[in-house]
Amino acid sequence: MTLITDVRLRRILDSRGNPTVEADVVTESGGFGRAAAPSGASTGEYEAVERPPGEAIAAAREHAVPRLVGEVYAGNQRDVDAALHAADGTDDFSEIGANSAVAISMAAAKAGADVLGAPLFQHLGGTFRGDDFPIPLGNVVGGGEHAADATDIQEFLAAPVGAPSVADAVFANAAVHDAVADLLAERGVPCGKGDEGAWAPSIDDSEAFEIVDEAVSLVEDEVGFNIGFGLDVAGAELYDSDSETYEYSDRSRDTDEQIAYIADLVDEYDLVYVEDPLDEDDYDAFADLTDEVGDRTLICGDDLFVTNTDRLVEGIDHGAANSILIKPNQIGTLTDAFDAIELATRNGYDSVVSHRSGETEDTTIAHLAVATDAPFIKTGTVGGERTAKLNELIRIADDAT
Ligand SMILES: C=C(OP(=O)(O)O)C(=O)O
Ligand SMILES: [Mg+2]
Repeated sequence: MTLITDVRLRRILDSRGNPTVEADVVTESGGFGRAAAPSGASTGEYEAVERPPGEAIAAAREHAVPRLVGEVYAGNQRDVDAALHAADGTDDFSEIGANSAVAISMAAAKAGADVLGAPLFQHLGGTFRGDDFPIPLGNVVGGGEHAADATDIQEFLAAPVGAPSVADAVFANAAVHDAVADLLAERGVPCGKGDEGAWAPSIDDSEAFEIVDEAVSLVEDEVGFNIGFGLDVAGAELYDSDSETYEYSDRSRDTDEQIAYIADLVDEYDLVYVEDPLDEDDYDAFADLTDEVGDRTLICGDDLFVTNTDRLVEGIDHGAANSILIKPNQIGTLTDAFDAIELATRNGYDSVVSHRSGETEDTTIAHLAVATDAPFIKTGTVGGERTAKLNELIRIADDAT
């Protein structure tokens, strides 16, 4: 029933106005799935390779489509993804492009679910998946590679860890986003938004800490549950490998100073989550920081692990973190993303399923997070391509309970 009979690929727009790859997968019995690849701006050096969409589509049509159509069942995700790897023939999807691969992988999963008449999270997670829902981490102030002339730290995140439901958490993050706007206006700071819909004011990091801390407390008082504070430092973007220092607008920090700075921030702001506090090549520095504060906050590897099980194994050996960011397009298939989550869970690491800064209306990551019982999802706070995922989470929770 789920034998793939057609795969169509096209260029569509992403949220930055750039082209990206969309895939349609059709099965023998009329099952249909459609998915689109997201795209990063602060990409990790070790990510699978995203090719220009036109090239990725041409290469996938030549190499991948013939291995799928009439050959593979969309209901068997491991076979679909093995065919994509075989068609590509490299270890980083540099032939067909991770953008073509991930779009086809996710579209096939949706086609499989369609034939089975099951929601995607149920198809992917199976009947024995747990009944927890991920806590959404919401980017409320941002800079780095996502906005010009804004904060050095890439993302200041609201983390509504005490929310009684997904919907309460989603609305709390939106309320923090709103409160930040009011506080910025009170201070006379004009600002627009960055790529992910977070406010991108021209202020320094210390002012951003003050404002987000106050906004979180105000909303916490309103909603009556605990809202934590998190960061994506995107340390690899700040790191200068020649001087071996982290370059902030107002000063440089060497690696020891960076570790001390982050550890102080964890204590001062009760941070519940810190992503990529250090450079993507520095497992040892990650391990030192995790040793210092890993008992009271999540130290999450994004550019460090790039959803790659080999890099995660290395991190586990070093004690480098206690959490991993999961971005399917960093590795190219849902199977690889699942394997990374499974390995992480077995080793006591929390998984955070994540959007990219360049997104589409695709909602696959909401289903992936629920299917795998991931404790967190990071998918923005406001903006159509972000609310697509957040609203899907609310619908999934509504349907499943
Ligand atoms: C979502 C992120 O940004 P990008 O997609 O630009 O890598 C991130 O760094 O976590
Ligand atoms: Mg990141």
